[in-house]
Amino acid sequence: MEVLKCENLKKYYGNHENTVKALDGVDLSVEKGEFVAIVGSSGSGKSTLLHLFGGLDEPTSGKVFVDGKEIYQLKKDALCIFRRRKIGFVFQSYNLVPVLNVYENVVLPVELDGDKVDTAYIKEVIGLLGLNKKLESLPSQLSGGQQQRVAIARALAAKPAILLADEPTGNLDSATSQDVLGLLRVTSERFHQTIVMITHNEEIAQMADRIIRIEDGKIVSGKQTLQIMDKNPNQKEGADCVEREK
Ligand SMILES: Nc1ncnc2c1ncn2[C@@H]1O[C@H](COP(=O)(O)OP(=O)(O)OP(=O)(O)O)[C@@H](O)[C@H]1O
Repeated sequence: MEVLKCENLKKYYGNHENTVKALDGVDLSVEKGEFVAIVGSSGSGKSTLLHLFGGLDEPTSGKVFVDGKEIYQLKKDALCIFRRRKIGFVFQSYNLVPVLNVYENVVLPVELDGDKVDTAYIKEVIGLLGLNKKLESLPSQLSGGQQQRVAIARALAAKPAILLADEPTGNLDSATSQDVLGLLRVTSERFHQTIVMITHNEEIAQMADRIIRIEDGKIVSGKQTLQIMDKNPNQKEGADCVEREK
C-alpha cells in the first residue's frame, strides 16, 4: 500500500534569472513500512523535499499525497491537524520540552490533540527504544542519543502514517548514530512504520531499505518502490525480509 506519493513536484525560489530550482519535477512513491533514505550533496534539495512531504512548505507546482490525501489541497487549519495526526517529525536538534520529563514529552502530541493515550502502545515504544528507566528524567539529564530516542518515541506516539527524519544523527557520534539508526529500523519493522530520512552519511543511509539519490533537485536513482515482503517482527533484525536495491 502506498503511503506517500509525489507527482511532478517543483519548488522554485526567486524569479527570472535568479530562479533556484530546489526541486525540479520529482516523482516518488513510498510503500507502507518502507524505510527510505534520501541522500545528496549540500544544496541538492533534500530538506526542501522533506519539508514538502511534511506539509511544512508550499510547492511551486505538483502534488503530494500522504495516506491518500492530497495535502496541499487542504486548507491551512485542516493541514495543521492532518500534519499532527499523520506525520511524525524527528529533527537533528531534538526539540524536547525542557521542563517536561521523558514520559510527558513522549505523550505530549497525543494529549495536545485531545486524544486518549494508548498506554500499551506507548509502553511498547518506550521499551523498544530503551527508555524504561528514564521516564522521570528531564531532557537535560539525558545524553544526546537518549534525547534523540525520546524524540523518536514522541514522533511515534500518535501512530503517524509517515515518520520524517531530518539528519536524525547529525549531532551524534558514530557509535551512537548506529544505535539510534538501529532503533529506527527496529521500530520500522515492529510497527510497519514508514520512515523517510535525509542524511549526509552514506553508512547511515545503508541501513535503510532504499536509498534515493537527489542531485540538483532531481532524483537520479532509487525511484522505484521495492517489493517489501512482510517485515515480521519475530524475524531477526536485518533479516532477509527486504529486497534491497541492486
Ligand atoms: N528559502 C529559500 N530561499 C532561496 N533559496 C533557497 C531557500 N531554501 C533553499 N534554497 C535553495 O534551494 C536549494 C536546495 O536547498 P535544500 O536546503 O533543500 O538543500 P539540501 O540538500 O537540504 O542541503 P543541505 O544538505 O546543505 O541541508 C539550494 O540551492 C538552496 O540554496
